[in-house]
Amino acid sequence: MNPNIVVPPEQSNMRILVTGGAGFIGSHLVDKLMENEKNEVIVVDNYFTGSKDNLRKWIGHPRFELIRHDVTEPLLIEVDQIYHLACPASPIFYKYNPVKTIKTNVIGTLNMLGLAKRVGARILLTSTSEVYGDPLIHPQPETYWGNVNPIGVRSCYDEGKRVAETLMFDYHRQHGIEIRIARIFNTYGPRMNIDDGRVVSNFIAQALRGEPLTVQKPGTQTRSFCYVSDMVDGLIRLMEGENTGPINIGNPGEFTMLELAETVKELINPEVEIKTVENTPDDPRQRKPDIAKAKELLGWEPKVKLRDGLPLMEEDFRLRLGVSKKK
Ligand SMILES: NC(=O)c1ccc[n+]([C@@H]2O[C@H](COP(=O)([O-])OP(=O)(O)OC[C@H]3O[C@@H](n4cnc5c(N)ncnc54)[C@H](O)[C@@H]3O)[C@@H](O)[C@H]2O)c1
Ligand SMILES: O=c1ccn([C@@H]2O[C@H](COP(=O)(O)OP(=O)(O)O[C@H]3OC[C@@H](O)[C@H](O)[C@H]3O)[C@@H](O)[C@H]2O)c(=O)[nH]1
Repeated sequence: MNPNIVVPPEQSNMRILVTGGAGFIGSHLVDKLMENEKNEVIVVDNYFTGSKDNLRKWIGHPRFELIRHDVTEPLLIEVDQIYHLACPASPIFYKYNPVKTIKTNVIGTLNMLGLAKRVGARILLTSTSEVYGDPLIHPQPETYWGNVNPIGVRSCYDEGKRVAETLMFDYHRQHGIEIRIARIFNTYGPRMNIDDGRVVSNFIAQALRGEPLTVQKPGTQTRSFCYVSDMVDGLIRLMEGENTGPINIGNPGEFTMLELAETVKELINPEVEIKTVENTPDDPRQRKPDIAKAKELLGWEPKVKLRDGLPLMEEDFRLRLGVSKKK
């Protein structure tokens, strides 16, 4: 840019890096950020679980850039904000290559913090409710230290995210980096991978394909489900606010897996069977966010109820699976 041209601050663009932006939550976040004409958005992604298809409407846009990059390798790019979402979220995928998952969480977050330090960027980490492990305190407040197995099959993710949070706070205390930490609870919505193995995507795909809904034992375990548009709103409020977090972002509406299956059956395919199948080790028995901090510090709370969010996801899956609605 010509050094003689002074761009008034109110016109200067905000350069925003979204790692993992080709993924489920990331691509919805990009959609929202791009609505603001002052934002330039750069996505880096290795397409392990994400897809360029999720961003096709932005490719070629003058304020958007997509770079194939694995965050376990250093990255140098001039940005003002970093939304660090790069990490496989589905348990099936994060267990597929556990060493890579923990590298992504530890080395990937180290690389992004190094970048934030170098360019003076504010950085937000999408941590997870899994940092609470199999919680003994219910619902989970941010002050709860958790109950996590350090050597289990989920530890690459659960402990990986805990170390990522540790690194965020160490860079904050040692180098004064501006950090934001979101503890995201189960999130669902359009663009979830149809076969990524997560419960909401599984049940909807099974209902549409006429296959039995696979409730993993005991079926009484609970989760709380946040619709993706509420999640994106919460992440942006956290980034734009003045609080480091960690802050729980999730919907306190808690359901057993059996209740979820019955709801999907009722709303999408009343003929479909429900069957109980084996579960995997260390599956948390209960999970529900205490969102008092999000309400108080971000002025945020979820708006979309599960019974309103599921039909929106059904519509997306029908389109992608080519299954029309029965008259
Ligand atoms: N969806 C949820 O319920 C949920 C809950 C808690 C936390 N989170 C967190 O939110 C973030 C986004 O989750 P999501 O549901 O969109 O998952 P996702 O798997 O759809 O998205 C993750 C994205 O990161 C990319 N990625 C993975 N490893 C990478 C690497 N080493 N380098 C570059 N890119 C990489 C993937 O290709 C994908 O595009 C993740 O950090 C996840 O841990 C999600
Ligand atoms: O087909 C299925 C899949 C899953 N389940 C059950 O549904 C519950 C939720 O399982 P999911 O795989 O959807 O997700 P999890 O709750 O294990 O992890 C999820 O929340 C925490 C995030 O960090 C993870 O990224 C997200 O995937 C588990 O109890 C699981 O056993 C079923 O009953 N049937």
